[in-house]
Amino acid sequence: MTVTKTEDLPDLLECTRHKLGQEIETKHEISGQTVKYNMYSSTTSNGSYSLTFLGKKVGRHHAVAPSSKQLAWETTPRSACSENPVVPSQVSRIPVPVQRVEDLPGTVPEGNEDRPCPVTHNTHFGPYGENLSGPSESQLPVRRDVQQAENSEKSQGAKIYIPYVSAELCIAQISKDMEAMKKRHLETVQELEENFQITARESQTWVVQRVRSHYQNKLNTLRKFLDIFREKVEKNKADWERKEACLTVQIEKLLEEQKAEKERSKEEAMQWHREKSKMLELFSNKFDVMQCHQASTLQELQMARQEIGKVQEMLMVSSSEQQEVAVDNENPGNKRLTAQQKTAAYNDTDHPLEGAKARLEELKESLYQRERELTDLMEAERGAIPAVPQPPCSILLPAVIHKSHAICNSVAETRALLNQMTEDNRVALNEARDKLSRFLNGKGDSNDREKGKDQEGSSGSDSVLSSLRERVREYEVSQIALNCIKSGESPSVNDCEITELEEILGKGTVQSTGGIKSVGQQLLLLQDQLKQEKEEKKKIVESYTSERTMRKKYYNMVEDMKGKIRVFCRIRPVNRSEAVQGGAIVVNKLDDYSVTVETHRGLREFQFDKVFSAEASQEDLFQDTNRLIQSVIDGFNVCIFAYGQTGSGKTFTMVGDKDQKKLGIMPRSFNAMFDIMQENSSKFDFKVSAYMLELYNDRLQDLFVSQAGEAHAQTRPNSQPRRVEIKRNRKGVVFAQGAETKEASSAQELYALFQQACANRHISATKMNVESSRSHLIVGIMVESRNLTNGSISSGKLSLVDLAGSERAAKTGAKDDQLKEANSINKSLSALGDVISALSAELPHVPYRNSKLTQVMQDSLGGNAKTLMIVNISPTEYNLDETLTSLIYATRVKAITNNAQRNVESKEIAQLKEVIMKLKSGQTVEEGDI
Ligand SMILES: Nc1ncnc2c1ncn2[C@@H]1O[C@H](COP(=O)(O)OP(=O)(O)OP(=O)(O)O)[C@@H](O)[C@H]1O
Repeated sequence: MTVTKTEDLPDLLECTRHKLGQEIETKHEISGQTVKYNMYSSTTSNGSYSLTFLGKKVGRHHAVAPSSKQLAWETTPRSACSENPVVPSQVSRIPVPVQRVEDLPGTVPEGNEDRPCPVTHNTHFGPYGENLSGPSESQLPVRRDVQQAENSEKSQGAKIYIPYVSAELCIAQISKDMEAMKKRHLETVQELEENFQITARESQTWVVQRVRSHYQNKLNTLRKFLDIFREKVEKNKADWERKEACLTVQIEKLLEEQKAEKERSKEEAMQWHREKSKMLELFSNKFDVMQCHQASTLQELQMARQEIGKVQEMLMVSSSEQQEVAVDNENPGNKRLTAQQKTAAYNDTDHPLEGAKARLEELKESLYQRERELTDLMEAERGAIPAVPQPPCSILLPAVIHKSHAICNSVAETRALLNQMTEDNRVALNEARDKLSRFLNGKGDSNDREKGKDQEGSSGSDSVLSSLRERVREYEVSQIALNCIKSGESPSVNDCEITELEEILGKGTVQSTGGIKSVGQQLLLLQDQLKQEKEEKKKIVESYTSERTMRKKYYNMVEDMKGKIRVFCRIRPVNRSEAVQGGAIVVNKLDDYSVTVETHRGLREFQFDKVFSAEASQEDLFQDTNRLIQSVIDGFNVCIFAYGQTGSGKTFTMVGDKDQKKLGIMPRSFNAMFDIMQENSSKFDFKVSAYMLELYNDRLQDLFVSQAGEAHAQTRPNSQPRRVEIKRNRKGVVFAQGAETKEASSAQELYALFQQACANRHISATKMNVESSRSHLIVGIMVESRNLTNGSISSGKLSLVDLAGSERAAKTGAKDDQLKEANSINKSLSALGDVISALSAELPHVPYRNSKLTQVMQDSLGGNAKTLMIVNISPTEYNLDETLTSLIYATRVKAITNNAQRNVESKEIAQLKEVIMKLKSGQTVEEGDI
């Protein structure tokens, strides 16, 4: 028999009269513990029965005579029970009121047939063992007597027996008392509970207030910090800007100076070239004249030679005749006439000889004259041709020297060649110097010897001297240049060269103070200065950029906290067709948060939550997206969508490349989601389901159902065309009614479903993209997580949207069906643009209903979701207009504020919802379900 309530105890006692030996259980109402009572017969020798509960013998009844109806209870004295003491909590469950036997009607003295029960206690025990024997009306009058009975019991050591009738009355009384006691207990308990609830509520409110004020204080402090930081940043920014402006002015000045210097050098070099060509012209003219002179001189010389030959012949003839005359003088007779004739002839021949001699002398003189003329002419030419201005060594720009030096250092052959050149030059220089010194010595001697010699001779030797000096100088300059190249140092000039340089470069251009004398050094100095300034500027720019980056980061964080839509910008690499067209790159990533576009009107800068350059990997992008996946598990609605013109990389970003080697956000999200769920599997129970749709030609299609399957299903009689419609629940969360939802228990399973869906998507080639998406892809993943500790259920939804790209038919070459698709895409995107504009301008009416796309995205744009937009852009000039449009839209999206709330329900609400669902579906609800 099981007794669950205290009020059942009298019944129990009644029952025990008949059902001795049974085990009885009772449950304490408050603690809920169960206590066992054993009622069994201990002996039959005298026909009595014991009453035992809590394993303790607490009473005995006697069956005096089987025929007799009188059964008497005998309770075990408390002292006997205490051998094995009962713990209060156990005692509490059995309030045993016992009355004095004498006071009960029908008490029979010891020895009587009806043996009364000995009464040892007059105590009630409360739920916690306390003495609850309050002022029971039935008991109060007997207290004194009980005392007396106890005393007499003590004195007699005899047991008192209660006749059954009295026991029955006693039991009735007990039950009454117990009733009253129970009532009191319940009241106390209720009171306690109420007190407890009030205290708990108060303490909870107090704690909440404390926590709130604590965080409010913290927030205020943080705000103050932020303000201070902002002020600091502003101040720093202003400082840096001022410094930057100063430096820019300085740099500009230096650049101008450098430019002017370069111009002057250029001018000088040009002047030098002009002079040189003029000189060359003059020289060649004079050379021509000299050649003519020389030719005529040679002619005359030939003539003179011929004449000398004639004279010599004549001389030969005259000498032979003289010999004949001498022979004739030895034979005088017939030789007189002949002698006379010969003398005459001799006399005749003597005259021409002298003439010839004179002629010879004449020729000689003329030759000398010619030679002198020629020499004079040559000397005059040499003197008249001004020395071609040698480029001053300082004009050898340090940069050239450094470059040559670097080449020499790195190329061994060049080094060897340079050494060879230096050696050759050194030998040539020594020779030239020797020649010069020899000439100078010789000239000194001849000057000593031929002092007062004529001016002509002196001027000739001067010109030779100057040419020798010039040669020496040439070799010296070469030597300096070669040494400079070897050492890598800049050439320097001496004082006299400074004046020379100043003549060339203009007064004041060459400084001679402070040891700075060469233009090269000056240039070097300027370059060093410029380098320093540049480095300083770089540092300033770097620190300014980092400050700006930090500022933007914190700004974005604040915006994020406000619930603003986050926008990432991704620049795609230049593709093959753009490279073939040679399109210039006009889009550049300025820093992690800014992108610049070179428009026809100048440079435009756009700010986003993050900017990814063409080099950024899929992993880089996902790193910053990962956080949102945790939010889905936590019970938020999250939407990630890619926006941009056709071929800008939306599908690449969301889905990945064709070979699925560079996975996009979608497959990565699946993995991340299941990874997080795996980590939390001990605390939560997760359920993942998904639907995948495409919006093609303004019609929503379930991608889990292939077109062929759909067509086949519709051939069946009475088949209804499947319609997917966009609905919103009470919380404003969008769901696709009519779309098949499939459950997935792993990332692989979900990915397989995704691939199955992608296979059904509309894709075709256009001029802009070989795999152009002709529809918007919408993937919805619902995650339900049940908290195993408190039973609460949170449900998050991840919407992944790969929009089709806006396109111009002229560029994509779309015709027929493709043109229709393009029109539908552009129409839906234009509706999306209208929604974005309305939301960013905070207009009272937002035209969500204008397109199915905007309906699908209603909760993601200005609704209950955390939203991330990735704007994909092309980097080249060819797509400049589309890029600008995309960036302007993305900037507007950044201004939209969402109101994301966690979708969580307590265990009870979840249970009730389940019941409602069951009822709705016609299932039976059991009592245990509620
Ligand atoms: N960041 C990137 N790195 C490497 N390749 C890229 C990148 N972005 C895009 N691509 C390549 O550019 C081509 C076009 O990209 P994608 O198909 O993703 O463009 P889309 O914006 O989805 O175009 P549509 O709107 O026409 O579908 C693809 O071959 C893709 O692999």
